[in-house]
Amino acid sequence: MKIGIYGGTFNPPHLGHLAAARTAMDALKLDKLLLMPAAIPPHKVLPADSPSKEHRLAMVEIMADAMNLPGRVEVSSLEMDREGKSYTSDTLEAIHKQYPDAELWLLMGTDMFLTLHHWHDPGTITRLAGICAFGRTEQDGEAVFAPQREYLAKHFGAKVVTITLPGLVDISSTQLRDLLSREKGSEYLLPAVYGYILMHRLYDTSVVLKELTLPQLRACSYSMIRAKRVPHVMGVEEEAVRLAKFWGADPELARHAGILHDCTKYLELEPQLELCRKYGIELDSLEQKAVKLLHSKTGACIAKYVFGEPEEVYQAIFWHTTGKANMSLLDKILYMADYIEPNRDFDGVERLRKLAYTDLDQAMLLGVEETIADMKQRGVPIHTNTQQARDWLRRQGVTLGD
Ligand SMILES: Nc1ncnc2c1ncn2[C@@H]1O[C@H](COP(=O)(O)OP(=O)(O)OP(=O)(O)O)[C@@H](O)[C@H]1O
Ligand SMILES: O=C(O)c1ccc[n+]([C@@H]2O[C@H](COP(=O)([O-])O)[C@@H](O)[C@H]2O)c1
Repeated sequence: MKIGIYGGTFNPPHLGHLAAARTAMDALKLDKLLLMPAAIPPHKVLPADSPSKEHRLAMVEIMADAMNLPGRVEVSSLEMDREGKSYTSDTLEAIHKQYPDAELWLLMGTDMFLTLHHWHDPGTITRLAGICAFGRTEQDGEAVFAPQREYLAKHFGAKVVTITLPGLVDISSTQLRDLLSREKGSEYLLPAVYGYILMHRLYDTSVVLKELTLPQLRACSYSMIRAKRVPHVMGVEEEAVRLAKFWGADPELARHAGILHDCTKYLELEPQLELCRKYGIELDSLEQKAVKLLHSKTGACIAKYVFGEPEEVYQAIFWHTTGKANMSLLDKILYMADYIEPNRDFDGVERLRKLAYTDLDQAMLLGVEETIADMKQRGVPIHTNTQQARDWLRRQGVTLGD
C-alpha cells in the first residue's frame, strides 16, 4: 500500500494545497493520502492571533471532504494530539508503526524541500519515506530542484521524485491571511473554507452575517454541509429562482431560501434538538426522534437569526420537508424546487417538472401524494403536516385528473 503524507500548518488551507494534494494522489498512485495539520510547526512561530488548532483541523477536514475520495483521503490528528513540536520524523515513525508494510511518501512544496536537510532528524525522515516535491511558482523548475535532489541522495540516500502541478496556484497562507483581513482573497480558497472563515470571524474578517453578498452567503451555507450536497443546493437555488420568476414570486427571496434550505442537514439529533430549544421551536413526539424532520426547522432558524433572512424565507425553509396546509407561494416554490431541481433523477420526475410549470398546485399535490406513498411503502411514519398539506390541496379542488 502506498500512503502519502501531506503536512502543513494549513493556516488556512488554500487552493495551492488542494492542487498539490490532488496531483500527488494521481502522480504517485497513492492508495491513501493523510492530510496532517501540524499542531506546533517546528520551524516557524504561528502568528499570535492565529485560529485555534481545532479551527485549522476543521478547515483541513473541509478540504479533505472536497476531494471526495472517502476512505482514501483522510485528515490525521496525529500531530494535533501530540504534545510539543510537530516533528515530521516522529510522525513518520508513528505511521510506519501503524502501517509497517506501507510505502510512505512525504509531500512538500519547494520551500520545504530546499530546507529538508535542516529539519529535525532528516536521516529518519528519508529512511522512512520517499520525498515528493512540487513547485509552487513558475520559477521552481529543474534548476531549483536538481541540486537539492542530488544533495539529499548523496547525504541521506533519499528517494526523491519531483512532480509538476498542472495548475499552479501562486499563493501562500501568509499572503492569504493579509488579503482576508482586507476583505479579499476568496478566489484562493474553497468556498466552503471561505465560508467557515467568515462564520468564525477568522483572520480579522469581520463581515456582518446579516449583510452578506450572495457569494459569501453561498460560501457560508456550503461550509455547513458536505461537499457532495453542494450540487443539490445549487440546483435548488437555480430551480427556485426559475419557478419564482415563472409564477410571479420574489426571485431573490426564492434564491436565499434555496441557498440556505439544507444548511443544518448534517447536524446530528442532539445539536438539532439544542437549536430547537435555543430558538423556542416546539416539537411533537415524531419530530423529537426523527432527525430528518428537524433540519428544515433548524435551518429556518439559522436563516432568520444568523443570516437575518425575512419571515417569508424562514417560513419556506421551515416547511420545505413536510409541507403543511395553507402554504404560501414561496413555500410551494421551495418545496417543488427541492423535489425537481436539475440533479434529481427518479421515476416520474419529468412529469413533476412539467406540472410545476403548468399547474403548481397540481405539482404540489402529486409531490405530496408520492411522498406519502413512498413513506408508506418504506414503513416510515408520515408527519401530520404532510397529510394536512394533501387534504388542504384537495379541499381547494386540486385533483390529479387520473
Ligand atoms: N501555493 C502552493 N502550491 C503548492 N504547494 C504549496 C502552496 N502553498 C503551500 N504549499 C506547500 O504545502 C505545504 C504546507 O504549507 P503551509 O501550510 O505552510 O502553507 P503556506 O502557504 O506555505 O503557509 P505560510 O505562508 O503560513 O508559511 C508545504 O509543503 C508547502 O510547500
Ligand atoms: O520536523 C521538522 O523539523 C520540520 C521542519 C519544517 C517543516 N516541517 C513540516 O513540514 C510541513 C510543512 O510546513 P509548513 O510550514 O509549510 O506548513 C509541516 O508538516 C511541518 O511540520 C517539519
